[in-house]
Amino acid sequence: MYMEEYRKKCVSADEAVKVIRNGDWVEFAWAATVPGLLDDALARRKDELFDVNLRGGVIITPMACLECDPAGEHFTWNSWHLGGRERKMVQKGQAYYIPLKYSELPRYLRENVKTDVVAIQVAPMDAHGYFSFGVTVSHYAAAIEKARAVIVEVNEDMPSVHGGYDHAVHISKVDYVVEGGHRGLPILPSAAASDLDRQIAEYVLPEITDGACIQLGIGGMPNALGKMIAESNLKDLGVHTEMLVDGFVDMVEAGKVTGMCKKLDRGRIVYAFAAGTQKLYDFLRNNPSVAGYPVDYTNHPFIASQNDQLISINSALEVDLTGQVCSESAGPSMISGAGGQLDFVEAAYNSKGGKSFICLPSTYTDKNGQLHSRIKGMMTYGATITDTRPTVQYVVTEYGKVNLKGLPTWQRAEALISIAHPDFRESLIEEAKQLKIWRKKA
Ligand SMILES: CC(=O)SCCNC(=O)CCNC(=O)[C@H](O)C(C)(C)COP(=O)(O)OP(=O)(O)OC[C@H]1O[C@@H](n2cnc3c(N)ncnc32)[C@H](O)[C@@H]1OP(=O)(O)O
Ligand SMILES: CCCC(=O)O
Repeated sequence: MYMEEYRKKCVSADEAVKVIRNGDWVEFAWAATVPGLLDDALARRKDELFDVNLRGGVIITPMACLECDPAGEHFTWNSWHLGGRERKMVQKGQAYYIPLKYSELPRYLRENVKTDVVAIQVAPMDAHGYFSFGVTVSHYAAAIEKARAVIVEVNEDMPSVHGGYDHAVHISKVDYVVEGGHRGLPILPSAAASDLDRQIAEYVLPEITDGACIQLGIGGMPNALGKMIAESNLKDLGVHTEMLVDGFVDMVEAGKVTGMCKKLDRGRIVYAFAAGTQKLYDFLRNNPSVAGYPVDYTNHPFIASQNDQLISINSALEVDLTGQVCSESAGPSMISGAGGQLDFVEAAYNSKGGKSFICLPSTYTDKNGQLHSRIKGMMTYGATITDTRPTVQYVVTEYGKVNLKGLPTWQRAEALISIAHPDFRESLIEEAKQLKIWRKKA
């Protein structure tokens, strides 16, 4: 029934990107869903375009339109969350980070920012005229609402996914369809878990009980924990997460995930976007036990916290002695982004029986081989605060875990120094004294 409309809208990638004009803002790509043909076609238009602002994030593959214009004379890349490539570009001044509380992204797009064109990769159209957003549900529906033009690049390999709402776009809202054929999906191997990651995860595992609902963040430590959960005796777990990774499939295959104790989306795994191996992408394809939702549903603390025993596990770069957490920058130099960390820190604490864990190795070795404590008297100058101190609950290193909720500054300092690397504890006590957060012993 919708095939005629589909056919009428089919154009080549070069034809489709002609709709992009000088001065436009284009919502373009997210994680595993870079529209490769549109990217190449846009790069070919470089010399005729100026001041085109592209937006996206968590990019895991090379992109022609970023590489063809390193000086940023034609295209400016603005990232909601830096993947490794974007981090290097931002550090060289070739791209910019957009501060983000991820649950709010759809609202930014609806109410706060300009979006002229949306150019995204989607799954093939179904019999009802819908293109599933596949592995990136996140914010694409919101971006489309305000755009002057919508281009979809169809990837035959993009899994069609089940969802709650806004997990697909109808042909009637699309201006141009570019048929991409079988383009595969980029593989994001699970970050390898180190021994340290496993030691940290050992402190978190006993805090998870049967029936808990799990969110895992990005990095080696959350992956280590996912593996441990898969190998544990836990049962009847639920999943309500932002990013779906292979670790969750391992838990499902090990029979740990039933979702039967979830208050929302009972029996279903809820996610906003996914990136991982082919095993993950195959798992998602037409799987009724999985629901892709926009990120203002997955991450909104009021919504996520309705699941009891919500357990949130995220990584950080440094923590100061009062409990402020930086997870996104090394001093002023951006590493990644805030993403959904604060959303889930808040959501887990607001959930009945929920707990939030900020996990980090106690030290960091710099490029000159020098060891630094990640627990600091004061944050490194210029560091970004991802989680303010009242929001933070458990902090975990390889030396233990402490719960900061409700503690005065001196108890926070005491607790955090107890899980700092032993070589730094004395100097941290001295700093705490200087900062007047070390209680004078009677
Ligand atoms: C996804 C969800 O479901 S919800 C929310 C999750 N989102 C978040 O938590 C957002 C913020 N968190 C993050 O971005 C990540 O978890 C991080 C960055 C904190 C940790 O991720 P990991 O992959 O474990 O970090 P890793 O230790 O590999 O460090 C990343 C980079 O930062 C660098 N780095 C780490 N610490 C420091 C430091 N103190 N100073 C300078 N650079 C540092 C590392 O060298 C590495 O650089 P490289 O990739 O060029 O080698
Ligand atoms: C924004 C995507 C990833 C994250 O939350 O860290």
